[in-house]
Amino acid sequence: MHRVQILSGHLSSNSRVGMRQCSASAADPNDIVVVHGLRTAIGRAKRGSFKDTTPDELLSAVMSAVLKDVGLRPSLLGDVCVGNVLQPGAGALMARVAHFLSGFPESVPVYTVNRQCSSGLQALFNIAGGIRGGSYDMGLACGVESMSLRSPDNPGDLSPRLMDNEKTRDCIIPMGITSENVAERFGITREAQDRFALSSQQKAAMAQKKGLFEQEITPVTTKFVDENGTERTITVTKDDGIRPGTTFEGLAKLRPAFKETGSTTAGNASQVSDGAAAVLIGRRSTVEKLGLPVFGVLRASAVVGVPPDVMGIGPAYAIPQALNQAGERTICLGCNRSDVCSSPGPESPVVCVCL
Ligand SMILES: CC(=O)SCCNC(=O)CCNC(=O)[C@H](O)C(C)(C)COP(=O)(O)OP(=O)(O)OC[C@H]1O[C@@H](n2cnc3c(N)ncnc32)[C@H](O)[C@@H]1OP(=O)(O)O
Repeated sequence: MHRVQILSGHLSSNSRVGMRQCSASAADPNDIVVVHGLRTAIGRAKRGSFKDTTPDELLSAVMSAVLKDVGLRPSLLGDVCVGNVLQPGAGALMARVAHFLSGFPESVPVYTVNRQCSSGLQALFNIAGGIRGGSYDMGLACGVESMSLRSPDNPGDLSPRLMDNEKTRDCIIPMGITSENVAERFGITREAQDRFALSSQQKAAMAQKKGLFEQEITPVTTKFVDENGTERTITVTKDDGIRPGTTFEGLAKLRPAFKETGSTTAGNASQVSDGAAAVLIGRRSTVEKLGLPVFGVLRASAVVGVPPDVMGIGPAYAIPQALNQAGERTICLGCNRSDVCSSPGPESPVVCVCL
């Protein structure tokens, strides 16, 4: 109960900046604290709002908006790390271009990191590691992907022995088939997937209707070429993929997308998307000296390798490891309601999950 009280103290609502002020009493000046974070709306790849927007523009929109919201000069950043999977060429060019488009000085370094679907999260923990190691006090962690303008199709040059080894062969299985493998291996029925998809759509639609996403989405003004080939300027403020009219019956009618006898459909798969996000973090003592808000505290992180043919199960192994590292301390996975927080037992840390 005590830990739940500490947690709910982290979650009192306020303005957009620092809307969840962290008031944990056991504050350490070396805590790595989250100051502010923003994302673009999430666009539907190839057909959605950002189909004609380059990733450097998406990234620049969030990089500049986060610093502008809190009034921090970019020159005070010790490092910027950008998670990105589909990196053309030598990787970091897109991030450095975004960096200059945002008006950041050249003295602030930037680099990219690729840990597949968790690249943005890895960027956050890389920046936290730099602060913890004493290299700098403030840093910006970002993630960006344009699935519209980049292609995952070319795997590059790989060993001719690729197909001789079961594990290396599994590394080139398409994501949709890994979803089918997880469903088969863990007995997740089509009905269970459709029910989860329905509940996810309903929660997203409710949050959108209530304007809850407005706190985290920065509007992006960009070009959009319509079906007649006419270029228009649009300002994107809302996620494309939310379908408030979704019903269980409608989902049940959709055909499997990857395998004749499969259960993954366009309605229960994760959408192929375009978007970007940025999070400003820093050492608590510096953040407080600069008069910046404290949104939360980063306590622990963990990465765990899993078989490539069921790669989607990664979080089920990494989350318990992160909780073990955190021990008795609180981990908040991004929720703004204390009534969904639970204390699993006296030996476990409090986990606050965004439902
Ligand atoms: C950064 C990243 O994005 S990486 C992660 C990307 N995710 C993956 O790779 C996971 C695998 N997912 C996929 O490959 C794709 O989502 C696919 C192939 C399953 C489906 O892709 P798309 O065909 O583009 O899906 P799309 O959203 O356009 O839906 C197709 C149709 O399904 C139907 N449909 C989709 N969602 C619903 C729903 N909730 N209710 C009812 N019908 C629906 C609609 O008829 C829709 O057509 P419409 O948009 O014209 O109405």
